[in-house]
Amino acid sequence: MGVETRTPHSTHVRSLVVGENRPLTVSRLALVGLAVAFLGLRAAEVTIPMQWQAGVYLLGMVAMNLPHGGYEHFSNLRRRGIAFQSTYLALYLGGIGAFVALFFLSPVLGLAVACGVAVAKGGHGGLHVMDATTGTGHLQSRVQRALAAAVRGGAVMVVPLFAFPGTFHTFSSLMVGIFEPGALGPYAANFETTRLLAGGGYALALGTHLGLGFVRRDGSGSWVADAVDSVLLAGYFLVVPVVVAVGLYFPFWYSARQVAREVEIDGRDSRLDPDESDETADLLGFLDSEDTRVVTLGAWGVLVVGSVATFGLAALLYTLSPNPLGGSTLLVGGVAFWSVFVSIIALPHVVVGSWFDHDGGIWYVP
Ligand SMILES: CC1=C(/C=C/C(C)=C/C=C/C(C)=C/C=O)C(C)(C)CCC1
Repeated sequence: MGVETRTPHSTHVRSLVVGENRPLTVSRLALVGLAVAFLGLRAAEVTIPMQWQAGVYLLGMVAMNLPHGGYEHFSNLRRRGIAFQSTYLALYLGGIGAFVALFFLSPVLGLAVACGVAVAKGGHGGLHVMDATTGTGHLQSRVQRALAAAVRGGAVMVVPLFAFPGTFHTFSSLMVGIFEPGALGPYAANFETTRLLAGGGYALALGTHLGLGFVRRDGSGSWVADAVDSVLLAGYFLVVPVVVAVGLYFPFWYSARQVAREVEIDGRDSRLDPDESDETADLLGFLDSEDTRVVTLGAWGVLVVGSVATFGLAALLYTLSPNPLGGSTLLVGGVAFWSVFVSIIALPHVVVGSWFDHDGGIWYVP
């Protein structure tokens, strides 16, 4: 079935190389640089201790990725009216509550959903970035768009499951062990089969996606940009050790690319046009003040409230969990705990912040 596709509005092949949209170029260079550096380390037979890898993950995911997640909601909720803002917040908190309950009731299912959230966020987030930046003229059906999202998102979890099975299994056990130590045990026997099926399935999906896109390319350069990014993502997760790879992917690829999307839609964001808002009451109305001090301090206040709420939720989960660090050290157990927590807050990020919010959403493209 055909769907509306967006045509690019700049010379995409040029932007691929010299970077008309700087954040887009920065994200590509960051991944290439990291992949080359880790290939070099591997050639020199240097291994990075897991404690260090865990430190890098926490730096990337807590200090760098989290503030961008907060900003995404902040920017999305501006000028949307109090009724919408309240519903959004209520659904968001409901989503968090439901996912916490799932982890307590069935930690293995919780782990599967957590991995699915990372795939959905990277995949669908990436698709919208493409819509806004390099274009998606070569994606001419819903199936192709779904495949594009699956390939981009799948790189984040499926490729590392194939490439780093030992680490993947260790951290999966730790994450499940936060709620029920040993609960992953019965599934261990099928791990190698799952790994091979997942790796083979991913390679097939990537090949099909690239092939279909090539056949339907529209001369705009969008297929080239998509192919380069898809292969780059798969290669990055194939060579960079999974904990470092995931920890740096979210700030240096996901967040940087959402900035790239915003750069493209800047000034064309009809969602933020006060004349189109049918409601005057707005929880964030003070951000439209004429006084720049009110705007600056108001923005700071919103981010502080968001930060306190987020870390408060993390502290609550830590307190409620029977085994918050999965029985491991502070840094390694911290990676497991943070991965569970960030997935819990990222589920409504995707479901409420994007899928419920058809007209706007965190990945808005006009
Ligand atoms: C299973 C597994 C992992 C899971 C990470 C997850 C599930 C991260 C989710 C991140 C999200 C949702 C970020 C949103 O901004 C690790 C720690 C990489 C180690 C390897 C095994």
